[in-house]
Formats: sequence, structure tokens, C-alpha cells
Amino acid sequence: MLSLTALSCGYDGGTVLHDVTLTVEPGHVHAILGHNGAGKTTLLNAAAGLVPATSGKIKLNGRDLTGRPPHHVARNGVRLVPQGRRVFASLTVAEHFRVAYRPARGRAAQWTPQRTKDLLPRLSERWSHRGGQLSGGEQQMLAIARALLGQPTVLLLDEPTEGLAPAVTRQILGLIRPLAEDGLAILLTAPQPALVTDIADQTTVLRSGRVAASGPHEHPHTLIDALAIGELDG
Ligand SMILES: Nc1ncnc2c1ncn2[C@@H]1O[C@H](COP(=O)(O)OP(=O)(O)OP(=O)(O)O)[C@@H](O)[C@H]1O
Repeated sequence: MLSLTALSCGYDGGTVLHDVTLTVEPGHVHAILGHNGAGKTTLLNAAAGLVPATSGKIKLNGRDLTGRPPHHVARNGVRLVPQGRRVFASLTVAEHFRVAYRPARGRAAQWTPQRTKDLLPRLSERWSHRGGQLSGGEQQMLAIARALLGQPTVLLLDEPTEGLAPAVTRQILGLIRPLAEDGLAILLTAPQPALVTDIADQTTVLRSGRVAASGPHEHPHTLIDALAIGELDG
């Protein structure tokens, strides 16, 4: 289980996230909702070790990851699929797989290249294409593949459907629930509740870097209200 407890962090001495507490468990999808600038990306980047905590704790299965560098956090099983995909424009799909694949130490890898290709068959069809030649949806699939090949226990997905056509959005969202059912703990951000209604177990709404509401996703109306209350001030 990944837990953030009273986490605060920011940039250049300014605070963006204030006392954020949340958890995500294996088999569950926890959605972070919020308007532009609410701090969703900052939250995932902090969980990945990219933005250092100024106070609070980040723990994975009780192990303290607070202040640990991103490569250490990733090696412990917390893998980020960043906003904007960030695939390598000049590397082929095959090369992405080769670079990303980390067979698990001392146990069978859950995500072998073959299993990852079976989940995302489109990538097999684009095997020799470079990252920069892929469509947005294909890049998103490749970014997800890159994270899975690192054998995660926690997957952080930052606005995975941003800029994608509705059909591709459905395809990407369709991957998330099965990945959770396979045992992953998934924390994902989304700008609108509608996108995650069918896949989230738990939802947290951020406003101006603070938790405005949090609860099981069976009560999305409360959460939608929390999003709508007041100005769209992030
Ligand atoms: N690298 C950075 N340096 C300084 N300030 C930043 C940096 N990244 C984000 N911020 C600021 O932190 C605040 C939260 O931004 P963040 O990207 O986390 O929000 P978000 O909810 O993910 O927004 P969006 O939906 O637009 O992606 C904003 O005020 C933003 O300007």
C-alpha cells in the first residue's frame, strides 16, 4: 500500500500541496480530481520522488520513501506514467522495451515484454517505429508499457487520456481496471469525474493543493459538488 500522510511540497520555496493525506491499496484505483493548477501533477510527482516533500511522509508497505530519489522510489515499485507521455522521440518501440525491462530480482517478472505486448498489441504493430512517429494514443500505450516493464506494484498515471480522441480514451481507460484487478495499486489524475466514474474505487478532490473531499467512488455526487463549489480557482 502507498500512503501519503500530511504531505506538503512545492517549488522554489513556495508551497503547492498542503497536508495531503491519502492511500492506495493493491487492487484499487484512486482517482485524483481537480481543476487546472490544483496540484494533481505535483502530487504524483511527489509520490514518485521527483518533487521533494517539505513535510509529511510517503510510505510504501510501511517502508519510508520520503526524501528518497526518484530512481530509488521507482526501484521499490512506484512507477510514474507522466503527463504528456514523455516517450523518447528517437527510440523505437523495441528500444523502449529493451531500456525499460527490469526483470524482478529473485522472482519471476510479472510483466515480461511478451505479456506487455499481449496487453498492448498495437505496440507490436509499431515495433520498429520511433516514439516521435507514434500517435498520441500509441505514445500513451508505450508510456504505460515502459512503466509496467519496470515491474511496478504502484502505478501513477498522470492524466492518461489528455488530448486523446474519445475512442482512444475509452481504450486507455479500459486498461486501468484490469491492471488493478491484476494486483496493482493505481493512483491516477483526471480533470473530470466523468472520466473515472467506471474505474475508480476511491476519489480525492484537490482544490488549491488541499484535499477538498475524499471518499469511495460510490458517492461521486458529493465529489462533483466539491469540484463545483466556489470559483474554478484550482
Ligand atoms: N516546475 C514547477 N515550478 C514552479 N511551479 C510549478 C511547477 N510545476 C507546477 N507548478 C505550479 O504548481 C501548481 C500546481 O500545478 P500542477 O501542475 O501540479 O497542477 P495540476 O492540477 O496538475 O494542473 P493541470 O491539470 O493543469 O495539469 C500550479 O500553480 C503550477 O503553476
